[in-house]
Amino acid sequence: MAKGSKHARQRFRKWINSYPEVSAWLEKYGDLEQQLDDNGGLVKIENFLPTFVAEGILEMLQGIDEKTWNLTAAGDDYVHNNIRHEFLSVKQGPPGLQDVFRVFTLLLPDSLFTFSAAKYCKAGHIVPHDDRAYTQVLMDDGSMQQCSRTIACIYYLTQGWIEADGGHLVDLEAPGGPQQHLPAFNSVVAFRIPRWHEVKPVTGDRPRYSIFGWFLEPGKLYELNTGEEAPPQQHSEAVHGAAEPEQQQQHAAAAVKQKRKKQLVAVK
Ligand SMILES: O=C(O)CCC(=O)C(=O)O
Ligand SMILES: [Fe+2]
Repeated sequence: MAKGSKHARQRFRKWINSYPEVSAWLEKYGDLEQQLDDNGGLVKIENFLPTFVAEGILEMLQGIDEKTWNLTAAGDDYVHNNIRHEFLSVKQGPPGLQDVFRVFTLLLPDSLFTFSAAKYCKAGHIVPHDDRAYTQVLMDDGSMQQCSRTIACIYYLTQGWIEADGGHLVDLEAPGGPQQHLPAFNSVVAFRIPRWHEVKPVTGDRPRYSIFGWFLEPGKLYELNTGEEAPPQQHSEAVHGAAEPEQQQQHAAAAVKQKRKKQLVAVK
């Protein structure tokens, strides 16, 4: 795609807003739950979206101005869970970003979810953690529903990323020992929660962009970290307990399942 070309941008926006096109494309990945069951709880999908769409999403993230990116703030999961981290994220951003999130929700169409965009600059990272968290979801009828994260999903927008750029996702529960995943452009990693993992510091000068989030299920499906628990291997010193079952209020629009297909159909 010619960078910045208006035509290319329109084409990408049209694609992500076309329910028939998006769902036909995603069909080839089959049932995500099944894939997870068949692959030990973690799946990696290369070339997840058409290249022009990935490039369009990257361009959208690059266009988000500095003021809009939040250093994960009070009330955020990472603060509650006291996980050491350093990266920028955004849930609202430009209107098209919600359209992008909707594409990922089609991987598990009947699930609640919360998605954000992330930008890790040089040294950006997250120390070992297992993603367990409760989330208060505002339902369509105005009621609040307590949910647990069940599946994590990360989509990388890291053009030309090489080993020397750092920012690897390390799966600390891989069967043969910790496994490093290079955050390859236009690839997705999804895994069942809980699963210990970390993000190694970005070492290059280019930002590591991603879309990340979680599928949610109603109820408290597990206990939260007590602070006593350590990840596999030798990383225990890095984790401080998540302790209190504090609940965050997530952006309501990100978690309303009923509307999704209708929205996609409406804007196609
Ligand atoms: O970006 C990644 O590779 C993983 C991010 C992550 O673990 C998280 O946001 O909890
Ligand atoms: Fe995580």
